[in-house]
Amino acid sequence: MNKPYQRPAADEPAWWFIVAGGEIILERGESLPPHGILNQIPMPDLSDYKVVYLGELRERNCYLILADYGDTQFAELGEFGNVREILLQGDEELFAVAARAKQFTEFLLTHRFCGRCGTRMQAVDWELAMHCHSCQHRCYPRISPCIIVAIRKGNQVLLARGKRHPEGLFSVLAGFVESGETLEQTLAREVMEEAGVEIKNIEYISSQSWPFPHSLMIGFIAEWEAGEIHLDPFELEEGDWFPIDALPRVPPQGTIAYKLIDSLKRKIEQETTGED
Ligand SMILES: NC(=O)C1=CN([C@@H]2O[C@H](COP(=O)(O)OP(=O)(O)OC[C@H]3O[C@@H](n4cnc5c(N)ncnc54)[C@H](O)[C@@H]3O)[C@@H](O)[C@H]2O)C=CC1
Ligand SMILES: [Mg+2]
Ligand SMILES: [Zn+2]
Repeated sequence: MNKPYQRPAADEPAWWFIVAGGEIILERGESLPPHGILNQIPMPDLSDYKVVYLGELRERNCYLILADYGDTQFAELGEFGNVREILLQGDEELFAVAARAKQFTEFLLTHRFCGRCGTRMQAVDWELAMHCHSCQHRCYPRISPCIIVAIRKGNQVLLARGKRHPEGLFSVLAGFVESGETLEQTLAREVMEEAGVEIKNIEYISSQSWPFPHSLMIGFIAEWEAGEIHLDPFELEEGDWFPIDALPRVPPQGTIAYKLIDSLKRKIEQETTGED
């Protein structure tokens, strides 16, 4: 594996991910090209910038440049956009690298001083970590595991609208894993806290990096077991059981919420038609 701060050779064809202020430079005006974000060779003079190795994408190395928002010499190369746009493009390979670029940036900007003794931390050169040479404390990029679950009751699915969701947009329940919990305990706790119901027959479906700022969504489907819906008024504006063939607006294709709801839909259709 390349060292984290290894720079590409001058003539090496590479993909450049430029992140500033939590946003990423996308090629001007293009819907995300299949060939990556920016592949200008040669790039502007990078000697003043921290360049971080991100890994490979379509046989090329990817590098992250930490820029300042609106940095003129980069602003000419493209325009700042949101990593969410890449997520919704459905290009999972590209999204994985962009999500890493955003989270590496978040990590390096938020771990400049030691959380234990306050000394300025230093990057180590063999892995992406920040080290305190005074008390030997070491930090790695933070990842917050988070369950997300589509719950069915017969042919209905439990959907709710969170405080941050616009009017009319409903999603499945989600919540951060708390220290000491297993995923099963988080599922039971979050669903009880947010909706007041008990679930059973939990089935893992898939996961998704959610770099806002550093969640890892772990996706499940489950069945209602007991209880009437009582929504947590601090978290949720509204919510109910919705017929799987008459859903309100839900998160778009490309999000794990969409994938979980779609998994339930297929399961119910299979049972209804009896076809596998
Ligand atoms: N991919 C998708 O379709 C969906 C993604 N999500 C994401 O899942 C995550 C969790 O969803 P919520 O219902 O908001 O979580 P939640 O139900 O655990 O409540 C959020 C609360 O958790 C606390 N919190 C914030 N960051 C935390 C962290 N890193 N670790 C522990 N606690 C933290 C804060 O008090 C925050 O108000 C969010 O990042 C959200 O964007 C939520 C729904 C759909
Ligand atoms: Mg929640
Ligand atoms: Zn320290």
